[in-house]
Amino acid sequence: MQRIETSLPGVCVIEPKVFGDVRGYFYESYHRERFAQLGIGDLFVQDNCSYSLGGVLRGLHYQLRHPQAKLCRVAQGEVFDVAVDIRRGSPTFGQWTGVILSGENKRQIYIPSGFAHGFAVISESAEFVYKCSDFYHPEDEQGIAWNDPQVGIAWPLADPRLSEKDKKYLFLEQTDPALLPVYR
Ligand SMILES: Cc1cn([C@H]2C[C@H](O)[C@@H](COP(=O)(O)OP(=O)(O)O[C@H]3O[C@@H](C)C(=O)[C@@H](O)[C@H]3O)O2)c(=O)[nH]c1=O
Repeated sequence: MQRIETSLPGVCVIEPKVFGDVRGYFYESYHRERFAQLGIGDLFVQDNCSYSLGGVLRGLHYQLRHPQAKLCRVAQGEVFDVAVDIRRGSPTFGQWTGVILSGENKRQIYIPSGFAHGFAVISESAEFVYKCSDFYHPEDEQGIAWNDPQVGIAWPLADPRLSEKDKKYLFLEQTDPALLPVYR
């Protein structure tokens, strides 16, 4: 298992050790000690799974008062997964990083709290599974628009299918600063 850094300090990719044999394959998708050795020491309290059709984009989401670090992977299919640094005062404020996660590459992305997260499905469908370091608090849900030109994410989809909620989020610079996390 190895940790690969991204352009955003704190956001990293974990590449598992995959054991293949005539039956198929095996890998550890999470191991508390080994992940802690790679700098991911969060206590994860919730596991989520979403299934999406190709062309769907979910995001960009975060929780403000109940921030969630996330450890994400794709069980089936392929997505372009994105983290955006939205922490006020951060040296990398407004910057994004994107990685391909797929059932095939078995990569995981670790996104610390304070980042907005989203993904676009680039296969026919995708099953997306992730661990969160805090519980879901619907009243605390926040988001920024996926297509903020100043953030400039190079999404592989031009006209994605969005939830009604995700259509309403504002660009980062239009967002009330009080609704953005603070860099510590
Ligand atoms: C996220 C979440 C949703 N739900 C419910 C609320 C709603 O009825 C239904 C679908 O919710 P949403 O439309 O918010 O699901 P979705 O758009 O998939 O939201 C997720 O997007 C990705 C990008 C993230 O990073 C996650 O943290 C989460 O925000 O599931 C829960 O019960 N628990 C949860 O933890």
